[in-house]
Amino acid sequence: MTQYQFRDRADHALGSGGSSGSLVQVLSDQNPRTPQQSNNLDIVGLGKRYTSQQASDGVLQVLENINLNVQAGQFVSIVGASGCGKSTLLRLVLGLDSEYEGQILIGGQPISGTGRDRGIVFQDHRLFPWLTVAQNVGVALRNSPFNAAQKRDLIAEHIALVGLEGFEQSYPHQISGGMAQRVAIARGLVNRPSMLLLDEPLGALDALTRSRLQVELQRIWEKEKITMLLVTHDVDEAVFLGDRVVVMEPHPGRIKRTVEIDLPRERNRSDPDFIRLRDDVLSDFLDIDVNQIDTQALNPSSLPRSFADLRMSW
Ligand SMILES: Nc1ncnc2c1ncn2[C@@H]1O[C@H](COP(=O)(O)OP(=O)(O)OP(=O)(O)O)[C@@H](O)[C@H]1O
Repeated sequence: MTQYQFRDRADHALGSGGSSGSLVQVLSDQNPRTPQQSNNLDIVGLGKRYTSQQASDGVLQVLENINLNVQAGQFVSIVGASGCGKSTLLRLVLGLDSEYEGQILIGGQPISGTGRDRGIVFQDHRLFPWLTVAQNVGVALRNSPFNAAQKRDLIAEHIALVGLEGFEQSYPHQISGGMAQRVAIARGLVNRPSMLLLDEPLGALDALTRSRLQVELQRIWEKEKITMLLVTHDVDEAVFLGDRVVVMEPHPGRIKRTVEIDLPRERNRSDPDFIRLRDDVLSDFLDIDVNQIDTQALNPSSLPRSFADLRMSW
């Protein structure tokens, strides 16, 4: 589907005579999501400490010397054991917390708080139950410079982008969990950010909905050409979506290894190269060599296929 067809569908979905495709075109031209070098993310020597009773000395070093460069338009997956600081890392990149060591630079400039250039999607959709789908998406535009007509077009465009035309006036209790998460993705994108931060966004969904939304997420990423940073517990998902998978280790949270996923998209989960890369990430993650496991000694019916179906849940 072309951009223009998307826009046509968006206009149709709103059912408003005043919603013009040309206005959406103007908005897109003014603020395209074309990757630009100026939107590269550079994390340099990042450290984060919390005052916490978890630590004997009262100070918990959650992140230590994180160095990560993400080119504009890349899809980077981040995996690691529970508590290794993945969500903390996203919170810092989002700009929710300004107390850290090191630097977080976007386009070479230190970030300063939150900004419309970064959107976020959480595991729980966090929709307001008393607002409709369209209003929930529009919440993110509250402090934006767009006028009412522009906001209406942006909302329609992004509801169409996530495939929810016809549900604009539905309330969260009237849609499924997968649809609610689509609304959250639309809300994360409606300001036309250059970067979308995804904190285990599909973690609460059933397996079928989850794999469908993985494909959707990839389609959206390819269409919007923005940077995506995905935190996930699911190694399969990380390899399916990422240009790179960053494996973190805990206590304190550090980058253990980065694995390049140089496979054509859409990736085939039963392709031997996919399985090899997934097993590679997984063994690194678990600190084991999957080839050394004596699978004969285990009940084959209870085993995933060469870790192919394994979902990590920490
Ligand atoms: N505001 C806070 N004050 C004190 N400690 C915190 C705070 N936020 C997080 N932590 C601690 O920091 C560590 C990292 O938390 P974080 O949520 O970033 O990990 P995570 O890797 O995302 O975990 P999970 O995979 O379980 O979501 C944990 O030990 C957590 O208890």
